Amino acid sequence: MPNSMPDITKPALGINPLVEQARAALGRRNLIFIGLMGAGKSVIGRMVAQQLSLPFIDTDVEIERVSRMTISELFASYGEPEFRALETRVIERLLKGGPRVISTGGGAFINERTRGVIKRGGVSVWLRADLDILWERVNKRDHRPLLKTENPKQTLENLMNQRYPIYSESDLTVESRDVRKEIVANEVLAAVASLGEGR
Ligand SMILES: Nc1ncnc2c1ncn2[C@@H]1O[C@H](COP(=O)(O)OP(=O)(O)O)[C@@H](O)[C@H]1O
Ligand SMILES: O=C(O)C1=C[C@@H](OP(=O)(O)O)[C@@H](O)[C@H](O)C1
Ligand SMILES: [Mg+2]
Repeated sequence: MPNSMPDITKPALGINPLVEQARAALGRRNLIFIGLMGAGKSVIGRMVAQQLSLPFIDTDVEIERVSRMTISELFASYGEPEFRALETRVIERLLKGGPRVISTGGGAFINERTRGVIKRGGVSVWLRADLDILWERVNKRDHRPLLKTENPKQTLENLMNQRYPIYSESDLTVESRDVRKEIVANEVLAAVASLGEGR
């Protein structure tokens, strides 16, 4: 073989075998991130989409685009019920156009109708995190209307107590710990890849 020809029998440096396995296990299905505010749905979702070479959409960004308002403005002007109705419609539409990686807002899976749509629309992955980790991440920013309370850490804890039993209905769970984002993204790939085992 001439020197200039690459040896395709050897994997190139940097190729992650989990990517191929996860892609095969996912097939034509959407991958949907769920979990509480600060879990890393938006950040990790984008990284995983890039690795899987799938389009990425954050539902909050899409809601802001179609409404031409920020999430805070939507809550303030129309209230949470209207926001949830819009969220359901946006997620329903996005799931139909897949396969995609979709990061939802923390309340999406809690809404019964949206939860049904997500369950039917692809593979859901819950990014689970402990209170102190979530708090550390969310308290640096103030764009989350549900946390504009007297004691936002307590609010977050209340939401954890209400929501974790429901998030646990997801297809997959990955712990979003205090480690590099690449590690969490890789664990998501491994979890998706595990769906294909024994097929
Ligand atoms: N290991 C990690 N995994 C996920 N997010 C992390 C991690 N370390 C720091 N962060 C940060 O946490 C913040 C919250 O992430 P974000 O994706 O907005 O969460 P969500 O969409 O679930 O509310 C971001 O600023 C992100 O960079
Ligand atoms: O938990 C919630 O109900 C919400 C989470 C937010 O998204 P993130 O989870 O991406 O912060 C956003 O959708 C809105 O502020 C409501
Ligand atoms: Mg987000």
